[in-house]
Amino acid sequence: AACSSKYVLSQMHPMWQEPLAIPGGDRQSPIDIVVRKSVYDSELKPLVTDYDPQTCQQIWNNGYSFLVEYDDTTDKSTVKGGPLQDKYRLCQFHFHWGESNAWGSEHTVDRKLFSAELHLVHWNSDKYSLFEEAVMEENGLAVIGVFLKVGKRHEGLQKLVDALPAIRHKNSVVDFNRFDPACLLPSNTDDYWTYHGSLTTPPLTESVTWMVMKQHIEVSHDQLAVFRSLLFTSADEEVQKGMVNNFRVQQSPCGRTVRSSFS
Ligand SMILES: N/C(=N\S(N)(=O)=O)N1CCCC1
Ligand SMILES: [Zn+2]
Repeated sequence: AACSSKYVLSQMHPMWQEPLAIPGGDRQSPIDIVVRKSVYDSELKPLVTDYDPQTCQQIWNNGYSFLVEYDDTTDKSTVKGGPLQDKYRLCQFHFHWGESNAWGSEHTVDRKLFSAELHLVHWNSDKYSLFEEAVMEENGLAVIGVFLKVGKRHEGLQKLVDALPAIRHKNSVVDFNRFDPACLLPSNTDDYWTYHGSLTTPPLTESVTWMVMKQHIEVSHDQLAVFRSLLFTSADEEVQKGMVNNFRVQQSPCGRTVRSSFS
């Protein structure tokens, strides 16, 4: 199995080639969450998020997704509780989506694909002083994953959707202030699955405590269509490529147990 070797099969991926060797390589993300194999852990506490909309700084297209970046020089926007021993600082959030509503998420639940997936990326500010430091450490990062389903329009998301045409091309950036990412969380954040995994894009480091929300949020077809109007390519490139299917292929669980905060 891929777990025993230090090498993973090189899976072609439109955006980037899976590296042949990944440090460790036995706790990669994303994975399929097999509900009946997940283990209820009554010790898991509710997640405590405390986000300050004033720390929102900019939104930009990094050629793989679009990121909303937060000022992470102080502990103003944080997550703690849940499976976490420490306090983690929000540095950015971004999404993954498909070219069709039929797929697009990175994690799946009993193989069920969602149309998109939100990732709120935090780093351990109790133990480290910079994201770049934390990204290399076992307990360095905490990412909250939220599934998106196409349905009713998400009012809070619209402010973000309206900013996307200004960052159509790779490396474009615009100021973006006072956005409260809490509006993107489902009403119930007490029910989640958690497991130890990795970043799903390079550097793929195995430093992430994943907390995947059981409850999804709904966005409209039109809102998701604007995500798909973004481009992977910068303005000066001859061939423009639509930013779709920016998700990683699923990785082997390698014997990992996914815990649930609910029975
Ligand atoms: N892959 C990532 N996040 S993710 N998709 O694993 O949440 N990142 C790469 C550098 C900063 C965050
Ligand atoms: Zn992500």
